Amino acid sequence: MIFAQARCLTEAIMFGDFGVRLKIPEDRLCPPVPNRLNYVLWIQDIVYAHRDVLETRPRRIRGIDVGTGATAIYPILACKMEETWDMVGTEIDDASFTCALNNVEANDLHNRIDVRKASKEGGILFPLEDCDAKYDFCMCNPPFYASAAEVEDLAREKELPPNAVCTGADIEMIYSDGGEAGFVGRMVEESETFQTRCKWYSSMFGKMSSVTRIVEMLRERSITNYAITEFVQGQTRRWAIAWSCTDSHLPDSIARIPNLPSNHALLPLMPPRNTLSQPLSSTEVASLDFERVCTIVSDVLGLVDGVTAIERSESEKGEKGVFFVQARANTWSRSARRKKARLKDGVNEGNSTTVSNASETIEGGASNLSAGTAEPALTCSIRVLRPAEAEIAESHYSLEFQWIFGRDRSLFESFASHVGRKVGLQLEANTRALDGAA
Ligand SMILES: C[S@@+](CC[C@H](N)C(=O)[O-])C[C@H]1O[C@@H](n2cnc3c(N)ncnc32)[C@H](O)[C@@H]1O
Repeated sequence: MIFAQARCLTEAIMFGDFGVRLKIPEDRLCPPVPNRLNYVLWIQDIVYAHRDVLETRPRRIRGIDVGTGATAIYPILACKMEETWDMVGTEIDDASFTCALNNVEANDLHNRIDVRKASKEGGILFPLEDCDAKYDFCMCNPPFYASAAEVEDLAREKELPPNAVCTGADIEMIYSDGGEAGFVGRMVEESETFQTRCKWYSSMFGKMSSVTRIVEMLRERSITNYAITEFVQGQTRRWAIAWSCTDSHLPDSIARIPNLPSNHALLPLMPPRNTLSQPLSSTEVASLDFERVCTIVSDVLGLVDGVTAIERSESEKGEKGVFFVQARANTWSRSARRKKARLKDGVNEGNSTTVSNASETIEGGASNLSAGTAEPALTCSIRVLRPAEAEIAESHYSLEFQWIFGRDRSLFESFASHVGRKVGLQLEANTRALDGAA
């Protein structure tokens, strides 16, 4: 009875909220919509991170759902929510595969959702085997248990009946080679082969221990570009990890679970920060207005050799004080400046090296840069935060640096510290000048 009610509820929500006619077979998993929606919303955040500063032209987005199930709920939700998305859903179970195809066709989504049959012998990420494959993301709700015995053990451990209704068949729920951690572990291994054919690989998890295992696997492979989130619906808690072999980076608001207590088991697993806040010296709120601070930031950026900065005053949120910044190489560190001076001296003494090349041959891994032809070593955004917005120093302005693209984390960190320091000094000078005039 309760299973029938759960199916009716999912079918009703899908129809009422998304206009989707979903058929859920009695002997297959009945997906609770809010929890599935949470994951799609996180993927949306990942795909559109930095959209307001990057100003890229709209394009079609392609995703893969590994183990799409009888409902193909993830591809259907994603395509209903995003008109420019196309998805591949893979499924190994014959019955679920047929049912997924029917659900996709019944909702007239067969031109945008390609349901493909997986096999035991083949790879989990087999759609990426095509050399021309280029996907923006891959998502997965993996088979949870390692064995039928584990299903029974976990059911026995629960004092109360489970909150979520599970009608899953063994083939959907059990992966005998290590349960969800084993399944996603294979995805991690395969992603090492496919690298950037998919920009963001991801999976959901039902056990925190699996999150630990997968982060260990990523770190063992030096994949430090990853994100962890938590989905909470009532008493049900799930986690998800996304990882990338590209040099694109996500804001901490997407990549890290906020406000974890210091003794939380997940805290040591969080990825390195890509969002850095720099409080700006001891400037008092009242002394300078926001526009003036933005002008100072713009002026300071204009003085850094090899850096281009564009103010995105027309950003989506209509904010002022958001800068899109690209740096060809590290020209700001003391050693870089010393090196440049030495090269300049060489020029003055008749050495044939040109000064413009000098700024391009210094540290930052950009020795082969010739203006405008190579990718910048660093792409980031800078947002001027008003005193009330800043978390750290209540009565001060601060700058929020967001790493967007680049290989070298230390380059991003040293740039943030350099610009923060220079802007701070300029603000102090301006405040003193204003105080003197008063
Ligand atoms: C936990 S269910 C998730 C179903 C659906 N995505 C959802 O969230 O409701 C896992 C699904 O993965 C499928 N599966 C297991 N191994 C697979 C593989 N190697 N390739 C594709 N699908 C697989 C199972 O048949 C099952 O439908």
